[in-house]
Amino acid sequence: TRSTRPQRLLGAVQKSATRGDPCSVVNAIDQFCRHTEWAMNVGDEKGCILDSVVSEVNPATVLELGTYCGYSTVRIARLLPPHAKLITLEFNPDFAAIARQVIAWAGMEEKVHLVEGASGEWIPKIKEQFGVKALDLVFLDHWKDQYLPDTKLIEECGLLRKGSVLLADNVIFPGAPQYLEYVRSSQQYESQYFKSHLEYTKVEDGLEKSVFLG
Ligand SMILES: O=c1[nH]cnc2c(O)c(F)c(-c3ccc(F)cc3)cc12
Ligand SMILES: [Mg+2]
Repeated sequence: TRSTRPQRLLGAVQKSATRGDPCSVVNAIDQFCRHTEWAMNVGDEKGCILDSVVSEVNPATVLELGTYCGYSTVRIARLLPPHAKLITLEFNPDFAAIARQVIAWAGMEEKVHLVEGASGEWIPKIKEQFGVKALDLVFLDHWKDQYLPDTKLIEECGLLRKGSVLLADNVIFPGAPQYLEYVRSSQQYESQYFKSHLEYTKVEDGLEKSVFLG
């Protein structure tokens, strides 16, 4: 039977990337998605903005909502100091199975906890399960309609501290209007839009960076 897109993406990584070299994994996926088959990774252009925010925050604890094939997981983990932790939540078991293999190929397993399940169920468990006091960075890249409810849940669970950063993908396309309205109008956030393009295309999209003011 026909392979799936995530399986073909993994094949490209295993064919073209060097085991243990996260940059080669990122480059192999970008090459594949730009020249062979589009896939919904944050991509190289928005990925550079993600890199700059990760480097600026220098987080000890990161939560990623939406793993997909692990592209941004590897992209973030490669920039983290040795004992930093990245918790990534993926609802789709087929995506999670591929992501584990991509993360392993990149040699990033030590820094990453991939959890299969719904963000709404798992966010309240993060403190106890992972001994997390606060999240330094949250990367929202799952389902646009979940951005706002999950942000409110993260707040309610006391997972944010003064200076915690939320970075949301796809705020223009496919678009997360209710989320944008919330973070841009709330007194508890200082928000900034980074204009870019939908991965591997000329369509406008961007990332919204929101600093929690406490
Ligand atoms: O569902 C998504 N979750 C997370 N990120 C996405 C993304 O970056 C996309 F480009 C897209 C996307 C899918 C199909 C299109 F035609 C355009 C964008 C979807 C998601
Ligand atoms: Mg996205």
